[in-house]
Amino acid sequence: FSVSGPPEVYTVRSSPGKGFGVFAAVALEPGSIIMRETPVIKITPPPLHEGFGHAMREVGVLVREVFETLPKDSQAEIMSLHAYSTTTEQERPDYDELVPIFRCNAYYSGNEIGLFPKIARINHSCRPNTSYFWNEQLNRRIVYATRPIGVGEEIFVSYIPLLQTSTERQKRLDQYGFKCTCAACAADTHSQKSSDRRRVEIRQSINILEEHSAIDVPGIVAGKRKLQILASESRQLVDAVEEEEVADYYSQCYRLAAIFHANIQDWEAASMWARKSYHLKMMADATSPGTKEMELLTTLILATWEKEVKENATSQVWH
Ligand SMILES: C[S@@+](CC[C@H](N)C(=O)[O-])C[C@H]1O[C@@H](n2cnc3c(N)ncnc32)[C@H](O)[C@@H]1O
Repeated sequence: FSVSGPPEVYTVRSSPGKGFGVFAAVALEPGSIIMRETPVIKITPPPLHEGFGHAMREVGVLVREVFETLPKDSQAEIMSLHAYSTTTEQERPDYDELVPIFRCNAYYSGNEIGLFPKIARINHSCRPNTSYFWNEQLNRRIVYATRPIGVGEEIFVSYIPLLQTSTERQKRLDQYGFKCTCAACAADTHSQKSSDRRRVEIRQSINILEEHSAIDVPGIVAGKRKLQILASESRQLVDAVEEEEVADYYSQCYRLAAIFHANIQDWEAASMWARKSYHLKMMADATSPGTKEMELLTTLILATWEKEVKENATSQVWH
């Protein structure tokens, strides 16, 4: 099989109300790698149809083509995966069970869609305890812990983008055929509303800060005041993503906090956020353009900070 991570890190067993699930076999710290898996099937998806996603029939043809080339044990492992389909689908003359299996279990992997039979046993949560990366160079999907996970605790990942309200998320999850009962979805109305509001605010704040992230330090006072506001907004954003535990967005938000603290020349904070973002990007793919950019940014922040400290020290000697 394709998994090369230590197998004793997790076990697969039944999870009440959810079919099979993946559970921690050892205590896991944030950043611990749980699975690294190469896709057993990978396809380049047909074009998206506005509002309808990919044409499943076209996807089915591509998936079947690869499936037929696989050894029998791989085929059996794929066919044992969970499938959800409607009775209308099942009644079609050209119904192929591989289609719902692929739809319920595959993940976007760069520009392609891949099926990872081990990772496919991980259930969904809108407040997951893991996140993942697609590493193009290694041709692997990597799942890692984003908070401490105790022995026997179930491992959850998110199947969908998390910066949506619970109603929007449930709509996206309908294709998997289950109602989400995670802590964010099953909370009392008040907590659910505040979580919904926070996720929408995080989404808006990321958009605003990304738009401004190209701004250089301007010499004018009004600009400086604006940069102070943006830096403070970036701190609030980091607090909000950490509080909401939407770890898929940590790296992006740490990067934004690094940029906006560099813009106000708060080098200590800027270098801390830069290193955090760089660490997460390194874990995913040491050679990706995003990692290289973050490495450059971190180096630049540290060099500027050092230069400023030296200049201050020199000016103290002279005066
Ligand atoms: C990728 S598979 C996950 C592994 C699956 N439980 C199994 O037995 O192979 C996705 C399917 O698992 C189930 N599932 C995943 N997350 C769930 C959750 N939070 N609550 C209930 N069912 C869930 C749904 O049936 C979904 O279609």
